[in-house]
Amino acid sequence: MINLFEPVGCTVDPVAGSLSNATGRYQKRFGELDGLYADRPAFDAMRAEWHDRVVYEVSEFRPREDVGDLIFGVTRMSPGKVGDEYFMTRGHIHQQPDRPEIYYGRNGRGLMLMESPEGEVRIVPIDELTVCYVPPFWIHRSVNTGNVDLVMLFCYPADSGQDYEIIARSGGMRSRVVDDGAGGWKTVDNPAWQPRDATTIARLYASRNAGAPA
Ligand SMILES: O=P(O)(O)OC[C@H]1O[C@H](O)[C@H](O)[C@@H](O)[C@@H]1O
Ligand SMILES: [Fe+2]
Repeated sequence: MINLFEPVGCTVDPVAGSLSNATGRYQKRFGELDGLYADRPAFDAMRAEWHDRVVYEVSEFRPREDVGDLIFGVTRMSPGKVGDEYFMTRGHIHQQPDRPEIYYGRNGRGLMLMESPEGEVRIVPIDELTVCYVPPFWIHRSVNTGNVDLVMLFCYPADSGQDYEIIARSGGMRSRVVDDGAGGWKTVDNPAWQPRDATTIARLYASRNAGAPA
């Protein structure tokens, strides 16, 4: 017999960047983001003031992690820069890489930085009316390019999982999002970036529909 899950309504507070009835929350503090930004001296210089400050936080509703179910929630990210590089999330590819994701901007402005297994880069600017579709197989990271909190709703298949190592293994994402000196943003190449080899890429694509019933 199927055990039905109770329907639920959650309220998004776009100013606080929170979700009512959340089942889980986590926060990422500045001190935990060591190694994420290109400008190490700038990061170290900010440590004294920023170490315990929350750079971004997630409140989510996770009913279960069954195939076909959904996880959704709200991310709130403070405005700021390390050197000229805008605050961003760690970024990941889904553990089951063929799982997509939707983001809906609710406050502020920012962008979704995406990178394919082969290293193609795409950017979708996000404002408070933008829905961003992150297709299967794209590494994704959100960046706050504005001067207020960036708040986004997200939703993704419950069995997706997150693989953070894919970015670390390549020396970061291929592009970095920095201040253009005129109140906006631009991308610069990350000189430390290493392409993924053919075997790694093939393995990612081979996992297509890995969680689906045979
Ligand atoms: O997980 P991070 O890359 O640190 O990004 C923070 C969060 O961003 C989005 O909201 C994702 O949907 C979350 O699953 C993720 O946890
Ligand atoms: Fe994701």
